[in-house]
Amino acid sequence: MNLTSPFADLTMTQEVFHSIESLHLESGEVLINFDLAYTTYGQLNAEKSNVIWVIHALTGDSKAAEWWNGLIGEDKFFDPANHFIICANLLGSCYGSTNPFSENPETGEPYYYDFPQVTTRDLAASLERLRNHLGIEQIHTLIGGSLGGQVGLEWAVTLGQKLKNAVILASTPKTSPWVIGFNETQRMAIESDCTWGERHELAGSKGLETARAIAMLSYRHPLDLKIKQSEKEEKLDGFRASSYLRYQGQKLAKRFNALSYWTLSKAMDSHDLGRDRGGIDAALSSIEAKVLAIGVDSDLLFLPAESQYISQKVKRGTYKEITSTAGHDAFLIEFEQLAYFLKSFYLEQK
Ligand SMILES: CC(=O)SCCNC(=O)CCNC(=O)[C@H](O)C(C)(C)COP(=O)(O)OP(=O)(O)OC[C@H]1O[C@@H](n2cnc3c(N)ncnc32)[C@H](O)[C@@H]1OP(=O)(O)O
Ligand SMILES: N[C@@H](CCO)C(=O)O
Repeated sequence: MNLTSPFADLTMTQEVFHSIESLHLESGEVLINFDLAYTTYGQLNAEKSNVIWVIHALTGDSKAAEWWNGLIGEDKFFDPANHFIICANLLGSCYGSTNPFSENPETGEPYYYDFPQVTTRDLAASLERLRNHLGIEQIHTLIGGSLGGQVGLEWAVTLGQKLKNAVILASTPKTSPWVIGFNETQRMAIESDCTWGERHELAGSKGLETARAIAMLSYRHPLDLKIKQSEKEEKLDGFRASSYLRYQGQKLAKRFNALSYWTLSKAMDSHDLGRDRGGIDAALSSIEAKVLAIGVDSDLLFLPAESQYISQKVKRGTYKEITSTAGHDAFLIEFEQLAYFLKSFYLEQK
């Protein structure tokens, strides 16, 4: 199906890949079949050497030219005139791929709370199915931030020589107890919603609002809130920081659901590139691709040292750091710095 994105005025293709082969998950559970919704921009060139594969973060979708509009689009760093850009909605997410509200083929009912646990390795395995389906033999660049970077690292390990470059932003080879702790507080908020346990898409949505508000504090930096949410007058209540967090919670609850959030935050928690591979150093050093790891100086969630570590342990790694007051989410915001880092990374290879 060919569509024109109203946002970026780009021609894009949106498809759903239906895998009829079952996916054996790390948990031991099996997805008998699954769907992955994906979006492409641009055309594969004759040499099939221009594939840019984007992996979205926790609540993103496959329309990468919308949420990464400063990096992908006409005259942007990744221009569909030159690149074949693809992004698939991650398994478990609610933007077209198989998720807790999809039909469980064993029962004929939605999975709801029986949706299996998926890991970043499982998510990478599902993307590998899509790559095979599309006949893509070589990925020029795999790029993803946060959860997308975790899945990207997993996939980079198994892609071997089929991957030339991996760009991993604000991410980590193994989720820290700090991140797991943040995710747990968010799931506690969801659990405390009295509708959690009900079997409909709004179940846990008030809890999800609180979860997003908590998460926002981890995605921003105190200085960012100080700059943007300081009061202009003296007051006792009704603070801007409060309405900002409430607003952000409501904004997410309108476009996401608590079950997908639960599923993907659990995938983030269990991320360990070194599991069954002799540890993270061994796993990182097995990556054949050149790796550009990008940290954010103000990231309080995935610390810049974690990105730096990736660059030090892979065979061919480079580290760059975004300077920003935006915190973790800077990888979704600081386009000029990203484009500059990418340009120098590719130039170094010439
Ligand atoms: C279908 C889909 O949308 S899916 C894909 C889209 N999302 C993704 O891919 C996930 C990744 N993206 C993100 O996480 C975010 O969009 C980011 C990080 C890139 C940017 O976040 P934003 O929320 O736009 O930025 P920021 O933190 O500055 O908040 C601005 C919003 O808060 C509102 N706001 C700011 N201060 C206040 C306040 N004191 N009180 C209430 N609202 C406030 C602004 O009006 C603005 O609202 P808007 O989003 O309706 O325009
Ligand atoms: N802000 C990101 C999560 C942090 O990587 C998202 O909503 O996907």
